[in-house]
Amino acid sequence: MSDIRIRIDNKTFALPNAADQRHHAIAELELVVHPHQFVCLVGPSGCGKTTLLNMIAGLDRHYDGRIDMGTAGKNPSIGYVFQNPRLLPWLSVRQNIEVVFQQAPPAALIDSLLDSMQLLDAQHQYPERLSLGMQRRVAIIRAFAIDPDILLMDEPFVSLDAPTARQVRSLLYSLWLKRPHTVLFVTHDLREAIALADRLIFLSPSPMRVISDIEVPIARDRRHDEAFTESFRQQLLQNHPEIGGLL
Ligand SMILES: Nc1ncnc2c1ncn2[C@@H]1O[C@H](COP(=O)(O)OP(=O)(O)OP(=O)(O)O)[C@@H](O)[C@H]1O
Repeated sequence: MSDIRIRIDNKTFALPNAADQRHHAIAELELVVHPHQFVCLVGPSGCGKTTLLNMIAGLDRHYDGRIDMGTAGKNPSIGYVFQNPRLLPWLSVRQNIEVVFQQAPPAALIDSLLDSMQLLDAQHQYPERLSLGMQRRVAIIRAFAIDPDILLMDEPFVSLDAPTARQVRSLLYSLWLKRPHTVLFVTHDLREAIALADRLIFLSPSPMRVISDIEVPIARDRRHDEAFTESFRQQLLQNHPEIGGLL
């Protein structure tokens, strides 16, 4: 697997009540993502982040540009964690994970992922019995389980209360350290982005383009330390006034 290279020249949407006009969603956006990098995409609401993830996932092919997934022509495998966990209500936690496998599900891997996300005891429960935080953890396991070439995460912790979001974030980060994957993670929350990312990509309002591309130099074993992440956040806002207005 080599770098993922994204170049979107132009992405538009038809406007619902004006057939002759189009919403200009993305323009001249360029991004290179290195293998096993954790990249957070940060931008204002409605700027086009979900649109971009859908294009990378191959769910939307109506654009001018090119996305090279770095898999040398082979179809990339993609894990996608949506804002809504999208669990199947008639399947248990474990079955919701097993369902992504076309052949016999790897029991040892599923046990290990359930354990990492602290869900072993809940594996036979049904989604209606789970808290939203638990449902989000199942969705994360399901995405990791297929060992994807790229993991797309679209605000997976939105609408969780702060302590639950912190807990799930920390479990995700530990899991990713054990099983490094290339991740594109969308968030509005700069603190969350700093706690997770190797790199922060700040995006403009539509037509969306990259405004700043910033490495996060905080050591991995310091990410849980809010004094470190908060001090980096303050420094970032001071040194990059262009991002202040986006958050
Ligand atoms: N299928 C569609 N048809 C028409 N317009 C669309 C469609 N999908 C998205 N848009 C528009 O494109 C823009 C970008 O939407 P998108 O959902 O990608 O933004 P976002 O940055 O993910 O927003 P949020 O952070 O609020 O989730 C918005 O103005 C949205 O209304």
